[in-house]
This record gives sequence, C-alpha cells and structure tokens, in this order.
Amino acid sequence: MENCMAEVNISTEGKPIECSEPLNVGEEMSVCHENPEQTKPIMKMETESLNGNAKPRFSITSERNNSLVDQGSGIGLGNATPGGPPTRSRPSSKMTKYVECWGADKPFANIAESTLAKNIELTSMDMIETNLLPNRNSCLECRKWLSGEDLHPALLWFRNPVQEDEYRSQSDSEFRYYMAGATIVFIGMCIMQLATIPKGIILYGTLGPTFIVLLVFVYLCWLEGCCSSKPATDTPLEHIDSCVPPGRIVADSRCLRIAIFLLTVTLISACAVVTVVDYEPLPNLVSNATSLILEGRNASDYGEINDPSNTTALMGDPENSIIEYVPTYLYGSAMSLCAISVYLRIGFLLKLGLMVASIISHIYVYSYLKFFQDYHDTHDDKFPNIPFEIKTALVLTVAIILFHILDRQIEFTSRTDFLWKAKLKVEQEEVETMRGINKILLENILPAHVAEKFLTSRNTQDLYHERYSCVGVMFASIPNYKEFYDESDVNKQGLECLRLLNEIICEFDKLLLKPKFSCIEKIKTIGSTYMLASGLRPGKENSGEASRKEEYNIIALVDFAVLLMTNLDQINRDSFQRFKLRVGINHGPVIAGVVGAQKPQYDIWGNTVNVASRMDSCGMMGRIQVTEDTAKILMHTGYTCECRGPTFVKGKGTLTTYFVKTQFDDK
Ligand SMILES: Nc1ncnc2c1ncn2[C@@H]1O[C@H](COP(=O)(O)OP(=O)(O)OP(=O)(O)O)[C@@H](O)[C@H]1O
Repeated sequence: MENCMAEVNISTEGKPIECSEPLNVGEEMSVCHENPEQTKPIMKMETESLNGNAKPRFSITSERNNSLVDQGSGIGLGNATPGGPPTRSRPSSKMTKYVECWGADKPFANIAESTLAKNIELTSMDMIETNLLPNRNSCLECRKWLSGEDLHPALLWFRNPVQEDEYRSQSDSEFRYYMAGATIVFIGMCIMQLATIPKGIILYGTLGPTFIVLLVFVYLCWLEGCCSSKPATDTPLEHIDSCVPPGRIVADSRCLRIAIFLLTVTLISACAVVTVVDYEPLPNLVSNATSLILEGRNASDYGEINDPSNTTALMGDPENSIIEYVPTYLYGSAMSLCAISVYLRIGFLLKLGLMVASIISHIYVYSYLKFFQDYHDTHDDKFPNIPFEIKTALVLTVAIILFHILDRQIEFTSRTDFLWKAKLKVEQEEVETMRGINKILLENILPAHVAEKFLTSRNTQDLYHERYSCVGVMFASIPNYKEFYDESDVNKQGLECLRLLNEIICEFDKLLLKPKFSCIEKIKTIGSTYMLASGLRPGKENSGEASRKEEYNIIALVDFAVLLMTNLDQINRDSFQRFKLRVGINHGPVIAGVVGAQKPQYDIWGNTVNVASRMDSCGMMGRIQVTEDTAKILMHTGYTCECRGPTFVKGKGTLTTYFVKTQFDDK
C-alpha cells in the first residue's frame, strides 16, 4: 500500500481548481458501473457550496476505495503517529501480515482471497525451524515430546483417535519381509528339529504342511506384478475391475495382515512342541490317542520309550536318552517367540499377548512330560526344589521381556516416524504455500519471467538486466486530471480525487488481464500517467518471426490505448467528468532491469523510452501520437495514421510525428 501510494505524485501547482461540470448545490449523484459486479453505487458525488462554486465531493462506497480510507491524514501514505512522523509497519516474515495488509480488489488481493491464506495463518518460519532443525531435537527430547503430548506412555497409542486410525490403516509394504523373516525362523527350527529329534510321521506331518503354508504366504506377499498393466482408461469402473496384485492387497489390508500373522505364528508355535506326543503320552488325556499314533512307528527309534523297564536305563545313560531332546523344545519355544517378534509392524501388545499365550501353552505341554522333569533332575542341581515348569517359564519370560522391549522400541520409532512424516507433510505444504505467496507477491511487483528468475536464481546480488532490440513503449496520461485535483477540505485534502484516479488506474489494470494483451507489461504509473511496454519477453525476439512480433507488439499497444480511451469514456459518463487520454507510443531498443534492494522496481530505460514519453508530453488530448518508424509499421498493418508534420520534441529536435486514427479523434 505504501509503495503504491508513494508513487502517486500529484501536483496542484497551487492553482484553484474549477469544477469541470457545474453542479447544483446539494445535488447528489449515484454512479453505477455497467457490469453486474459494479451495479452497486461505487461513487456518490455530492456538491457543496464553496465560494459560490459547486465543487465535487466524492464519497466512494466500493470496497476498493475503502483502501484509501482510514490510513491517517496522509491519504494512506503510512500510519501517521499523532504529532510525529508517519511510522511504517514493515511486513513481518509471517505471511498473515501480508494478507492482512491488503483487502479485496487491491494489489495482492489475490492472496487474501485464496484459500491458501487460511493455512498461512498457521504458518511461521519459527515452527518449521523448531521442528525441522535436527540438532535441536535429540532423540530424548523427541521421546519426551511424544510421550507427553501425542502418545499414551504405556500403550503408545496416539492420544488423537483420528491419528491412531490413520496410523493403523497405513499400508505396510514391509509385511512381505516380516513374512519371509518368520519363514526363515521356521526353517531354522525345522533344521534344528530334524537334526536332533527322531524323524517320524508327526514331525514331517506338521513341519511339511506348515512350511508349504508359509511358502504360499511368502509367495503371495511378494507377488506384486501378477496383473498385466492395463492401459489407463477414462472409465472409473474399468479401474475398479482391474486386478490388484495379492502383495498389494495384503500390504493394504490390516485385517488380512493380522490374520496371516496369527495363523503363521500359531502354526510355528504348534510345530515347536507338537512332536512331544511322540515320546511320552500326556497323562490320561491323550494316552490312548498317543498309543494309537505310536503304532507303526519305527521300533528302533521309539520302542524303548514305551518299555517302562528301559526308562531307568535311559536315565542312567543320558547320552542316548530322550531327555537330551529337551533343549531342542526349549529352543523351539524361544524361536517361536522370535517368529512372533519379526512382524515388526504388528502391534506390540498383540505380540506380547501371543508370546505369553504361546509360552503358557508350551509350558503346560511340558509340564505333562516326564522326561522334562527328568532333564531338570539330571541337569539342574542348583535349585532342585524349584519346579522345572517355573524355571522354564522364567527363562522364557526373560526372552519375552527382551522381545517385548525390542517390539516396544520398534513401535515407538514407527509411531514417531509416522508423526514426523505427518508434521513434515504439513510443513512442506506450508512451505509450498509460502513459496506460492512469494511468487504471487513477486509477480505483482515484477513481470512473471523476472519474478521466476528471482525465485529460482540463488544469485540475486547481481544487477538484473535484459537487453531488447525492439520493444513498444507507451505513455498514456490524463492531462486534465491536474485540473480536477483539488486539495480542499471538501475533497478531504485531495483524497476523493485520488480515489477517482485509483478507480481509473484499477480499471486500466483490469484490461491487462485480457489474453490479447498478454504481451503488454505495466511498468508503472507516474502521477496520472500510465506507462506500459510490450514485447518484454526474453528469448522470444530473436526468433525468425521477429518482425511479426514487432508488429504485434505495436498493434497490441495501439489497441490497448483505444481500449483505455473507451474505458475512460465510460468512467467519464459514470463520474460526470471530462477526462481525456493523451497517448504517446514509440518502439525500439530498450534496456530493462530491476533496481533497488528493499523495494526493487522493474523499469525500462533508453532513448526509445524518452521519445515515447515525449510523444505523450507533446501530443494532443484524445489522440495517440507515434514516431515515424512506429507509424510506418502501423500503416503497413492497415492502421491509418495522419502525419502531424515536423514537431519539436524537447531534447530530440524536430521529429516527424503521426497521429493514429481512432474513433475518438472527432470527439
Ligand atoms: N523509465 C522511465 N520512467 C518514466 N519516465 C521516463 C523513463 N525514462 C524516461 N522517462 C521520461 O522521458 C522523458 C524524456 O527523458 P529525457 O532523458 O530525454 O529528458 P530529461 O531532460 O531527463 O527530461 P525532462 O526534460 O522532462 O526533465 C523524461 O520526462 C523522463 O521522465
């Protein structure tokens, strides 16, 4: 706002300004625009008696004009402090400030209106720095932060149920690795059992099918590309019908993953102990069943087990005794715990429950086996009074605790990771938002290609400049605005006049949005003069169509000048004024660049610009004056130009100039 206003330099030259349209005292006019958006009165012009003359007083009710209200007595040039110099509030790093600075229909209004603006309120570089700077967040701090605010300290669940749901419903592409890990543990257990305990139908009958089941699951989980990739179609239904590989289905479905996990660990856990039925039937419960199973077994392996007379002998000869198989079962139990633990992304509480259930069932089975007691009696002489079940349970409980600590740590890390990713995503979005806003802001100040350059280039220290061999330059001024401008009390020291100028310039700016005029760049306003250039596109002018571009640039400027005149005519009708546009156009080489550091400004320089300015300043109201070269191009493209003859141009001598024929010539 400050920038915009500071550029407006209106000189009244101390002359009393006459009202351009005599009005009756007390008369009030409501002025409406033609388009629907502007059908509400945007200006109310009242007259008051002042020294016998009716003077215009505008009270503008449009939002745009509110931008000029309440900015202190200095007509919006800053926040005036009573009794002191005006203080300027610089925009802070937070984009909210930028947004708040500008209301609707004003420069940067597109930012305030964008939905992004809402996000910006949440954004601050501070937050990003605090959360993302690695050296400021040690693991311990992170733990404290999480357990305190985001995670339940015992359950490690997110306090926010939505977050918890999101975490649980995450896809787990690593599941196939866990599946493979569990299978490897199972293979280890198989090798151990096959190497140590006697092979029999039960051993093969349990390990074999379990192995096949595990392999099938591993295969399915790793199967990612079974479906032929169909070409993308426009019909959504065809997408739905297209086959999804089983690996993806498993990775995406939490229920399926848990079901596979439960099934596989149950099978592995069962395989760890199921062969004990080969050796010693459980009392009463399965004695008959076991004796049936034992029928037909290899007598050389098991005959001695059923022979009570052999038991004492076996105990006396531990080398060949079945009690030596006990460690295999104990290791098998531990390995089944390991198989549970390898499923890293399954909830640690579920895994803990399964481990406990698995060990309780194992110990329950072991407690019915006499040779486990015998093993205890022969190998453990330190605490003979403690039952072997308790001792076995203690050893396996230690394993459970170790696995549980590991699982807990892994889950904590996984949840922390999830939180960080979520926060990072938000922050990345915010950074993107801020980058977008910077772009919008820069594009409001600079031409798009220059803004792009400043946004992408790291080296902004060098003077930015561009050389063009042929650019059209236009100065369009409203010479009689000076006569209209009045700093009397009636006009609030010129504020009301300034509002009308603002209205005119905003209308002119709107015309630039038309695609036809995309080659035109507004350079600035100098008082009531509107300065433009066409053809400021780096890299485009050296193409083979350079001469056509030159013509196009000049034609665009002339058409734009005619449109400005048409628009000003409409404003005149609405505001009962008689403003006239005086336009000067020239073309030729210019140098463009950005000058200034705090308030950088894009501008163009060169003789072409000076002459264009002179074409305006020595031109005529309501006419477009061009140089001879520009006129030739215009006439070549079908425009009618009227030779003004030799015209004295300050600093350039006498030049032959032309007026472009327009429908406003006779008005
Ligand atoms: N980049 C620019 N922006 C605005 N006006 C410009 C620019 N370049 C030149 N002019 C205007 O062109 C006119 C001609 O400039 P020139 O350098 O020929 O003469 P000058 O002696 O500097 O101008 P003057 O006699 O009006 O003070 C000047 O009025 C100047 O303000």
